[in-house]
Amino acid sequence: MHFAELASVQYKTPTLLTIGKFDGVHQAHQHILRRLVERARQLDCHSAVLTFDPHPDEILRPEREIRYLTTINERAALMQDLGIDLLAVLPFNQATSQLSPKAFLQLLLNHVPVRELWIGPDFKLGHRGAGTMPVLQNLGQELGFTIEPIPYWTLDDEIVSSTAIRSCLAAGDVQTANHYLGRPFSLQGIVVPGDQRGRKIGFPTANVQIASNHMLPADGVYVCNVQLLDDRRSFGAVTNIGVRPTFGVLGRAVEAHLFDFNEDIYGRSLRVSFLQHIRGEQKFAGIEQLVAQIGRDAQFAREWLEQH
Ligand SMILES: Cc1cc2nc3c(=O)[nH]c(=O)nc-3n(C[C@H](O)[C@H](O)[C@H](O)COP(=O)(O)O)c2cc1C
Ligand SMILES: Nc1ncnc2c1ncn2[C@@H]1O[C@H](COP(=O)(O)OP(=O)(O)OP(=O)(O)O)[C@@H](O)[C@H]1O
Repeated sequence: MHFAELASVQYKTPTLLTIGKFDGVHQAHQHILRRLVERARQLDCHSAVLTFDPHPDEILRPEREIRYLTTINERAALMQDLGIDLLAVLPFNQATSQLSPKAFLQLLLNHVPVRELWIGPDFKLGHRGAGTMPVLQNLGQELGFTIEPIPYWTLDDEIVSSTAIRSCLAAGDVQTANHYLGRPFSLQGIVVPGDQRGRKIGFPTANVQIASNHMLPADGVYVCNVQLLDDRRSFGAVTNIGVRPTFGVLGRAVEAHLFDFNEDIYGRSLRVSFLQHIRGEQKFAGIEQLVAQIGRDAQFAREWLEQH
């Protein structure tokens, strides 16, 4: 797959293209992208996605403090796995947010020879969302491509969206989030030093550094799978997300206790995949009570992993 900023793309092959944020590359996205790839192959065209980074809400609705489900690199890897030929990224900023629908499409056509533009339900393009479906259809005729409307895609009668997945995660409901994503929600980051308290209490944890604008599941304890990204080994784990109120309120941390593992992994990259919520984070009266509860959490997680 070719993955680059739109400005540096000079595509020659006729292309079927869809535009969107695609944060999460969830099941509805996957459904669209698979169909796009399939039809492109039938027509001897290439399949492409134009996406935005940063997310348009960072410019248009900064008060929402968007939390990403996926980094742009994760989105690229997922799209590559689906067979997409080109992922072009448009840096979303004040200038690009002001483009009229026509100027936006002309900019796109300068870099990619679009033959079909696939547009999802409610999709609007350009300054103040002026590029609605009828507007885009007229522009397509003028500029020489067709607009293909994408119908709503639902799962168990629910409309799958990035926003819905963020709400599930904020409520600690990783099961529904994972169902919508079509894979476990995961966080990737490097292991940074903690306060070395975990080792003393018998549950050493890998503290995983996550960008502050990345979505985290609700504070609490989860059954997880942890993969070391350099050597690809995987381990069962129990992970705490939170501010560790038992010790006074500290900064929010993501810390995973890996089962049957005892190695120094500071500086290594991990992917923590969230499989099951166990409980919310609690303030315990003392360390003894906390340690006893972590023991029960670990036991629960081991049994859950054995059964699934
Ligand atoms: C499975 C698990 C559950 C935890 N649950 C809580 C909790 O409910 N409340 C709390 O204050 N800390 C909780 N902790 C966090 C511990 O306080 C933390 O691991 C310990 O302070 C080590 O911190 P350090 O890595 O900064 O040394 C939990 C940790 C683990 C691994
Ligand atoms: N459930 C769905 N059914 C059909 N098309 C969808 C669905 N969800 C998203 N799309 C389409 O996929 C493309 C990219 O979606 P985008 O990431 O912008 O939307 P989203 O997942 O609904 O996110 P948000 O919740 O931020 O609106 C758009 O064309 C959008 O209309």
